[in-house]
Amino acid sequence: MPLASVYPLVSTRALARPFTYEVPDGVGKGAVVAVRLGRSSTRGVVAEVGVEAPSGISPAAVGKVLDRIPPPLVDLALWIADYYGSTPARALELVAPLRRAPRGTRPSPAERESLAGEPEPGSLTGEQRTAVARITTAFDEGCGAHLLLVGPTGSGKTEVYLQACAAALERGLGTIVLVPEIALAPQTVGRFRERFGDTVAIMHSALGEAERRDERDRIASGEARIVVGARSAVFAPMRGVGLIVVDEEHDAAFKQESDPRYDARTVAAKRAALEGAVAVYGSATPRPESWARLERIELSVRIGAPMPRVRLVDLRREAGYPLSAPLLAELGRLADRGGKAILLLNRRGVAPALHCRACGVSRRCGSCDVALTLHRDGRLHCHHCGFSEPVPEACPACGSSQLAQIGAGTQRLETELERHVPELERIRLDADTAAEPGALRATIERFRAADRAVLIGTQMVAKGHHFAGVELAAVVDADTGLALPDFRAEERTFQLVTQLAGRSGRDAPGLVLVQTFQPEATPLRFAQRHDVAGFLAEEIERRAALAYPPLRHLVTVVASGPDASGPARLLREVREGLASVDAQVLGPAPLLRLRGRHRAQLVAKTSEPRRLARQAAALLAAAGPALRKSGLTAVVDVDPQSL
Ligand SMILES: Nc1ncnc2c1ncn2[C@@H]1O[C@H](COP(=O)(O)OP(=O)(O)OP(=O)(O)O)[C@@H](O)[C@H]1O
Ligand SMILES: [Zn+2]
Repeated sequence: MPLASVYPLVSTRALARPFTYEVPDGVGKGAVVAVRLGRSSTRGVVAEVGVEAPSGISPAAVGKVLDRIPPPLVDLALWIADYYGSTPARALELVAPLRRAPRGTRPSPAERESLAGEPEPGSLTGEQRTAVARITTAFDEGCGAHLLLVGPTGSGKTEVYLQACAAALERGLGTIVLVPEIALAPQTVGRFRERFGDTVAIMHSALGEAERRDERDRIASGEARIVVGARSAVFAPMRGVGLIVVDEEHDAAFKQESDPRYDARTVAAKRAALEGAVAVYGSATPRPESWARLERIELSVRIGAPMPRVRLVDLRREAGYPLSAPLLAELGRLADRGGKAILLLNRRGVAPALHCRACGVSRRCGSCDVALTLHRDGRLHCHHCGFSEPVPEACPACGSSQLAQIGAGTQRLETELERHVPELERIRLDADTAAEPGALRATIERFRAADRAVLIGTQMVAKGHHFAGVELAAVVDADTGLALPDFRAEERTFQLVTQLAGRSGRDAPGLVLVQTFQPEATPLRFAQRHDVAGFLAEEIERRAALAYPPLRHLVTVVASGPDASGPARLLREVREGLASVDAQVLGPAPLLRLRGRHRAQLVAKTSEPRRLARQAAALLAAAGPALRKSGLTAVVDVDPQSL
């Protein structure tokens, strides 16, 4: 029997290497097999067949073949383990998830309406034709491509994906479409289903066990040749992938925030390269990284309606926060003649902080270094750990009863709207109202059906949905985002305003109001002119001066522990161990305490992210036993989404 190198799927770092086993003829790379490892049995993934036996060892035989994944996914997983400083086993779990056997009666399979025959547009615009042609040329040359499709909301990007997908199908190639969150993309999913019917499979975390298995089987067997899903769909067991689309490529949801901390956009690029496929990244507001690195295809105009006018409301001159006079005037007009508005405020609750007027102290969470947020349930909540306490009658620090609410959250905004424009129905969309299953959909439906309403919410309201009849959109407070101590603060603010503008005026002349104390801020000035290229040029220059991406990669090491000094001490050692890598290493700097744990962070700016991450991971692995004894933990994050 041939010998194979097999990675056992066990989490112990000491066993993070391949072992040699005998495999039956016909078992190849990508087979998921039962193996014995020491005294236990586990699953393993075959990485290579036809290897030599290590000297002095007679390899055991593998057990049953449990599954077969496409061979390129094995290479993809091993690459992820290396690039993101994880282990082969953890990365292979992503591409070869455990298949649980069906138990007893199983729920009926996912309902798949057989819809076909969505009307295609009579003709593509010239720009759309050019875009589709560029993609199909890449199919026919068979050498892959990495393309950025840039165009304002409503410029027909989705139609380009659909046409490219059809062209892939004609050539016998499959397509993977990644969206930030399935729940926020029902319209995109619907359009793929309508155009392509049953050959579309959906993959996302809310699927039940049986549904997920059914969809995986349909993909693996080749019955489904199109997959639409959230970030993990980049690991779909599809063979012959010709096209990978990443829609709304600027969205932070493509990054996984637990080990392996992979970025589905980077993984999509790697998978496309491994399979000779074409990767298309689409957005109205692309990341500076994509703008600088990818070949661009541009759609310049919105189809059917001009972009809305964007007006900056200077809060230094206008009283009445959170509802300034200009905003109230516009809302009043809607109340009179009917219509819909979307108000964006990126803070939940009534007020972001409760502050004592006498001693100046604001109530903070006992285990996290953050102010507690006042909610309408009469309690103060920690948005990090979920702790809550009743609102105190008097300041616990000095006894004064003069407690003031600072700022406004979505709940307070709702109350103010009720007072000033009671004619408008108020519909709130944030993590509090979307918590229950189905609530998100119901909220969106309510707003769609209303004819005189305001949708109030956090950034969720700026994502993806197309609502008819939205004439007014407003950013209630553009300054909170700008003030974040994050190198992406400018990028995020520009994206938020521009994406929100895209929700307005799709079928009516639209207006966007942006309330701010800093109307001269770069992202706001460019967003006002819908100048994506101008903003990105300036932003890339600013980033380059500071050696941020796209000029360099970032790698962070975050340590946490039970006392204040431990994390920083550990990171100083890590920093010394990184001296040989070409990188600028900053820190350790203290971070906010979270859930009672003290934290600190190292930030490295480097052109060798992989080498640096590998070195940091090796240092931490070597220090493992000592760390466990002192209750310290540390994680390495390559290409983090924020600092
Ligand atoms: N060539 C065309 N002719 C007529 N209508 C079109 C054409 N292409 C797209 N449309 C229509 O224009 C609207 C906007 O197109 P689409 O949704 O594809 O834009 P988009 O850029 O993907 O928008 P978003 O960024 O919001 O996802 C849709 O209603 C679509 O059906
Ligand atoms: Zn807390």
